[in-house]
Amino acid sequence: MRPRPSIRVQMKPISPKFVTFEGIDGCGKSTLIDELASWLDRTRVPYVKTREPGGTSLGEKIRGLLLDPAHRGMNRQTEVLLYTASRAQLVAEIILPALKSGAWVLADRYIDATLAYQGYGRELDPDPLRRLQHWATQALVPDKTVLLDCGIDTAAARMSARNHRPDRIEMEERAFHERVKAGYLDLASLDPGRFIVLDAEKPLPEVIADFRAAFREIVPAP
Ligand SMILES: Nc1ncnc2c1ncn2[C@@H]1O[C@H](COP(=O)(O)OP(=O)(O)O)[C@@H](O)[C@H]1O
Ligand SMILES: Cc1cn([C@H]2C[C@H](O)[C@@H](COP(=O)(O)OP(=O)(O)O)O2)c(=O)[nH]c1=O
Repeated sequence: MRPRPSIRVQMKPISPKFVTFEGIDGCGKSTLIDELASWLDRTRVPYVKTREPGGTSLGEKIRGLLLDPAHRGMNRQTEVLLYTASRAQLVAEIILPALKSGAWVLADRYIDATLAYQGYGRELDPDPLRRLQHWATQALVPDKTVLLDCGIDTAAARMSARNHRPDRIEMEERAFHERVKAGYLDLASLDPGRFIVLDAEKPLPEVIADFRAAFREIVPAP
């Protein structure tokens, strides 16, 4: 009797993905996070959404300190440490447990925000900043980072259209925001495998189409 062929079922494991969204204020991050969230809903992939600074009870208190215009004289190093403290708590309390449970994490800002805003914006030495981030986040690096590249005037117009009151960082001079925007593009060019840069000046349906094209291979089919 011929031996029966063994049936091998090839299970392709779908590993959870840590996706971060970056760009200057008002570039459209929340809008795209909602887009990816409803895509994952349709494909029945569990996910957790986070935002920084904040996302935990401790982090939301730190957010209050960081964004309050009353703290305009905040020291640059203090600013770095507060953003990083909020992030350390978020990683330990929310992001790592979510990834471990098999959920995706969709993060509104992460390490690159500190490198762009405090490194380029505040003109701080990037080396200690990077070392601090590595330590504080337990070396957790995103799988993909979506950078929404958008002009300062466009982003400002979008924010004022929704009657947004500027916070302490948004009140910074234009040159600061120019450095942040250029800094983000620099960071993306240093890590092209992780970054997906989208032209966020385009009308929203086009940005969404570009985003979907970039993520077609990453989001599992339903
Ligand atoms: N490509 C786009 N074109 C026009 N308006 C946009 C675009 N992307 C986002 N918006 C709008 O701009 C505003 C800011 O977007 P949002 O996603 O909240 O930005 P962020 O989270 O980066 O601050 C929202 O009212 C949103 O609907
Ligand atoms: C996470 C992070 C944010 N920021 C800034 C960017 C924003 O101006 C502000 C966060 O405010 P937020 O209201 O969350 O802005 P947005 O919705 O546009 O992301 O903090 C830093 O300067 N460094 C950081 O590490």
